[in-house]
Amino acid sequence: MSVVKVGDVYDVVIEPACATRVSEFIGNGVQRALVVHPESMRALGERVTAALRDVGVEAYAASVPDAEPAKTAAVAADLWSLLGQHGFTRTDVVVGVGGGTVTDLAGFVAATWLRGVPVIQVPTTLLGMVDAAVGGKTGINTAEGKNLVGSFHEPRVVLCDTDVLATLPQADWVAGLAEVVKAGFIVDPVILDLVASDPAAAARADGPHTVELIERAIRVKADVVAADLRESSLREILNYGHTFGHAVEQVEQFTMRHGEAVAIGMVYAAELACAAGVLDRSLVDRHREVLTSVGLPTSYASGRWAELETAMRRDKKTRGSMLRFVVLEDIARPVRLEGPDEDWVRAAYAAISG
Ligand SMILES: NC(=O)c1ccc[n+]([C@@H]2O[C@H](COP(=O)([O-])OP(=O)(O)OC[C@H]3O[C@@H](n4cnc5c(N)ncnc54)[C@H](O)[C@@H]3O)[C@@H](O)[C@H]2O)c1
Ligand SMILES: O=C(O)C(=O)C[C@@H](O)[C@H](O)[C@H](O)COP(=O)(O)O
Ligand SMILES: [Zn+2]
Repeated sequence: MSVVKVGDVYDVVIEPACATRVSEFIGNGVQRALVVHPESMRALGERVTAALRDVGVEAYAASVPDAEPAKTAAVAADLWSLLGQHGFTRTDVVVGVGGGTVTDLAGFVAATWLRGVPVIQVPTTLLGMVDAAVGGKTGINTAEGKNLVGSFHEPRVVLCDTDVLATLPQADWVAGLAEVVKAGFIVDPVILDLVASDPAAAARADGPHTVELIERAIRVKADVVAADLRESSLREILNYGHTFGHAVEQVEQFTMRHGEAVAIGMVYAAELACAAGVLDRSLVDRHREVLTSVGLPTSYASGRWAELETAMRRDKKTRGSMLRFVVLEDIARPVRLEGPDEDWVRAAYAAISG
């Protein structure tokens, strides 16, 4: 078993078959559990529910819509109703079993029920394991944008059961690699070297470096989050590629995979940094090479610049009317670019639209 500590706040456990050992990690005094899962993970959701019942917990499984449609106020309201009907108290728990959409939703419902009950996260996608389930950011989307309603709510524990990755569709594996590569660009260049050494292997869940890539990316996230739980400063680096990426997701009405949008967003950020004169052109090319090598998109031609710009202004890093981006000066040297020149912002869009 490998454990990555998020400071002294909670552990991220990485181990085959750990999902159904949830009762070992649930904590004392829990009488009830709500196990939230998408339909695609019904079997695992029911096995987690059964494992909790085996130790005397009154456990209920709740199926939610697949992917981004799970992250809505209506779905959250249905889960609040279930918690109310079953009399959940502050010593009971919510368990999120699924990809990042489900862990974001389950965390948000736990954060808001009775103003906060514990959540245990059981991510079942690569992206969920290396990023979404770790760090305590929870939330849902609104018509106006991505993750606009949410809360910071740290999980009690994160259980990364690597066995479940065997059934993950290839496109979702590759989408998760975007956040792995992000961790490489912002903090840990060894990740980029591992991917570059054999991109075809990195693009497979059973590749030789899979466990190392997962552990390294989780460590990047855990260390950054532990240093800045509430995103007062340093944590913003985890948002690399997300200012433009979230805008693309919104313009695409949340039908594009988050990881794919973040890949495009990182190339946008690299082009922006280059236009601003802080990043060398060769490192912009490196973004395209690494991302393309594993099958991620690096361009986006929607012709909908005005909508993208409006969406970027709703990014949580924006202050007043000033757009703020995370960009790189070099690999593993992230910095803020505040109030960039309008010409640079448009030039970066032109560069990725081609
Ligand atoms: N809170 C955070 O810090 C944070 C960080 C990164 C991303 N996110 C959020 O995470 C979401 C994206 O997460 P995602 O990429 O995991 O997408 P997702 O939750 O939509 O899962 C992708 C697809 O895989 C299916 N699936 C999940 N596990 C499976 C398995 N083991 N086998 C077969 N199918 C499986 C799901 O049903 C879904 O269709 C976005 O909403 C994003 O905003 C949050
Ligand atoms: O944990 C963080 O902090 C991140 O920014 C990680 C991102 O990968 C993630 O997509 C996050 O949900 C984006 O946060 P938001 O604050 O821009 O909604
Ligand atoms: Zn992300």
